[in-house]
Amino acid sequence: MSAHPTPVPSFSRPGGPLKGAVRVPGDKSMSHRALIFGLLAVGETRVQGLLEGEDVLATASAARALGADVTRTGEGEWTVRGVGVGGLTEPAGVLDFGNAGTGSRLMMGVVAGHPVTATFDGDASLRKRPMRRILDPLVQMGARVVSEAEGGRCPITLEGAREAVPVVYETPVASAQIKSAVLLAGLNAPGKTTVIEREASRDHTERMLRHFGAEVEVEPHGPHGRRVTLTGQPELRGSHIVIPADPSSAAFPMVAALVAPGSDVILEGVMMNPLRTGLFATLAEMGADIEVLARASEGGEETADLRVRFSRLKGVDVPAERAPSMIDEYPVLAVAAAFAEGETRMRGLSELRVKESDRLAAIAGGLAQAGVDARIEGDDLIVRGCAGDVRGGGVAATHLDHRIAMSFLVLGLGAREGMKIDDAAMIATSFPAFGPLMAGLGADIVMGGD
Ligand SMILES: O=C(O)C1=C[C@@H](OP(=O)(O)O)[C@@H](O)[C@H](O)C1
Ligand SMILES: C=C(OP(=O)(O)O)C(=O)O
Repeated sequence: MSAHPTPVPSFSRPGGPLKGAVRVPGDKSMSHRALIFGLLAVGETRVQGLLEGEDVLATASAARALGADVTRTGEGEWTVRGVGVGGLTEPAGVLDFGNAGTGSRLMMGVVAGHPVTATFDGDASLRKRPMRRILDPLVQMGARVVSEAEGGRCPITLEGAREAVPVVYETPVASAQIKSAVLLAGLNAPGKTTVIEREASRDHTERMLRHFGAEVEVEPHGPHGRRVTLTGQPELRGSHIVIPADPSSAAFPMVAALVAPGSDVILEGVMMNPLRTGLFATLAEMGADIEVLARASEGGEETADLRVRFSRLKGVDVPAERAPSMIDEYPVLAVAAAFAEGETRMRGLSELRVKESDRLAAIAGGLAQAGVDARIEGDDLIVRGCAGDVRGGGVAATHLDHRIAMSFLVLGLGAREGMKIDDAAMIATSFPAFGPLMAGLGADIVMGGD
């Protein structure tokens, strides 16, 4: 199991309006995938704008252990010399994915399709996360689970298929990680591998598969779902990938600007993939002043500069169908809801229980510390807004979860008594520059101060 850094208790407090223009780091989902497709391609892949967070660095190490030559050539600039589909090397040691669900689960798919054996492990948070959802389809495709911790958890030793078998697999929950693991295993299977999802999840794997030269068909399935079919054993060719700014990271300065009076902030080059922008739509319904300034296209994705100004928000009802397009944004949406007038009900959040922490419990616990009334009813989270007057003042327990940590630091920027968190160390998994970037906007956040 990977050791944890010493906890970094931290706090934030109101310090005037946030002002300025910033670009948050590259998208985490695309960064993992750029390295993984680089590993599976023949020739050189050049990546620009890679997120250099701990989660992605763990994927880079795993790609090296599986045979790729991975080099950092500049800030966010990396090259990967791949081994080609079918060409993986058996790793010498344990693949340590730290805190990263995406990296570990996608690499399980890669290993499952190749005749190699690998052990997957991570930190105390990753060791709690359910992996049966990934292992079940991979076993159907010919992989074998050599060993696992209780309940299908890491550490897991997975023996890949001698000859992977293509499948038609319907995912039990909307999950891009399950979909991607099956498609990645299907890359080295002869014939067509199909994944059916009842609710469409983020489609970066499908887009990048095409970009690297694979044949992928996407058809609608029911009112909200998709049927994705990959033709196996393509020759993936090394490629050039430009990674736009991560909308899930942009969410933090965005909500900070909405709740700190007088703020006026520009977020540059944010990826606007419609399967990722549920938060922006929800905040707009709440009355947020978010203006799309300039649209462009980067790395095959639409991007936009967004101007965000302090706003008086009102509570809304967020439908369950929207959850896949904003699944990582509920902690910070709950913070926005705490500042709104009236109640916000967020429906259908069972998946939040199996993220880096039980996010439903972590959000409710942190809000209670801040004097905000929040309750969980079944899979719904209901936050009673304080109409701009949040007390703050307590200590939010972050449970090794970067998004819980950043969300409560954002809350403190608009709360009367500010807010403390027990540990900011995990922020480095997805947004290492969070502290300096927020300080650059004028936020009063003290990392490592209690
Ligand atoms: O595929 C991805 O890059 C991700 C998918 C989502 O997880 P699920 O597939 O479990 O919904 C999301 O929560 C995670 O941060 C990134
Ligand atoms: C859920 C997340 O990531 P992962 O599943 O990759 O750990 C996240 O970043 O919020």
